[in-house]
Amino acid sequence: MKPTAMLQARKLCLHNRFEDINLSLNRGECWHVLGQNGAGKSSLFDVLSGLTEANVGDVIYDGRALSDISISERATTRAYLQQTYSLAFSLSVSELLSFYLDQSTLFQQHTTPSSIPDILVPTELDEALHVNALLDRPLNELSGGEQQRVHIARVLLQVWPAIQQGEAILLMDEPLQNLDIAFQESVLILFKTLVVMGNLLVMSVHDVNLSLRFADKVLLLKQGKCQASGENKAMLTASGVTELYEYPFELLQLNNNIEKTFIRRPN
Ligand SMILES: Nc1ncnc2c1ncn2[C@@H]1O[C@H](COP(=O)(O)OP(=O)(O)OP(=O)(O)O)[C@@H](O)[C@H]1O
Repeated sequence: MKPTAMLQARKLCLHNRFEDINLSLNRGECWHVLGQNGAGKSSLFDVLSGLTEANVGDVIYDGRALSDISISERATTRAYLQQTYSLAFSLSVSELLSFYLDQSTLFQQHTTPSSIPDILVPTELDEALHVNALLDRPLNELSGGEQQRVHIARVLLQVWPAIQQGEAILLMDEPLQNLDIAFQESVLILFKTLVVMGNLLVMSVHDVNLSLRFADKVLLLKQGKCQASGENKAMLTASGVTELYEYPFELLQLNNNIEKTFIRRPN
């Protein structure tokens, strides 16, 4: 039987960026990583994805050391959305996505008319990301939010067969950046759907109220150290997030305590 933990970090250190990070992330969980600018979130994502090697410690996927998993095998089960992505040359969205798709399973063929791109993003992705309408546009002519939706589609398509099996590890560094409020919500709902299928999703975010609503568990990263990690409700307290951001938060209870929201504590 497979071990429950899909992704583990043991005593991870990256010099001058973070230290002694220990994590055990299970399949079917949605983790949010929160912390100030420069806290080490992107550096941690780089190491968890295998892009950067830790100075100390191990990253373990499904009981296997990441260093023992080939790059090609990683690419089929682990998606990593980096905070920035730049292309040195011009590509259409469909050309970009075509590099990442599994031809046999991912895109349906479009036949006519010939001016329409010959690929389509699967409906469940397109409903959240509205990428099919952008397929014939040059990537570098899209708005920031449109590009971000394409990049979310790109990394999910890379591991789409694993996602269907509930076997994917989805690492998303600030996936909501540049998205308007409606797209932020539709992406978070899409992520929830993927998590319910058994996939593990780990994302960084700067909005504690979105974490209150959408995270199962959180990692609070403070100056490269784990301030706290665990269940959303236990971790996201006014004192916890005030300490994390050095900003005065108060937690309001709304609708007969059904909903909660953080506000700035009045003076
Ligand atoms: N390539 C690098 N080489 C050396 N130091 C780096 C490098 N990238 C980032 N840093 C430093 O490491 C620290 C952590 O940066 P990181 O990008 O991981 O923070 P972050 O939590 O993702 O911040 P943000 O919320 O601003 O995206 C910062 O002090 C940053 O200046």
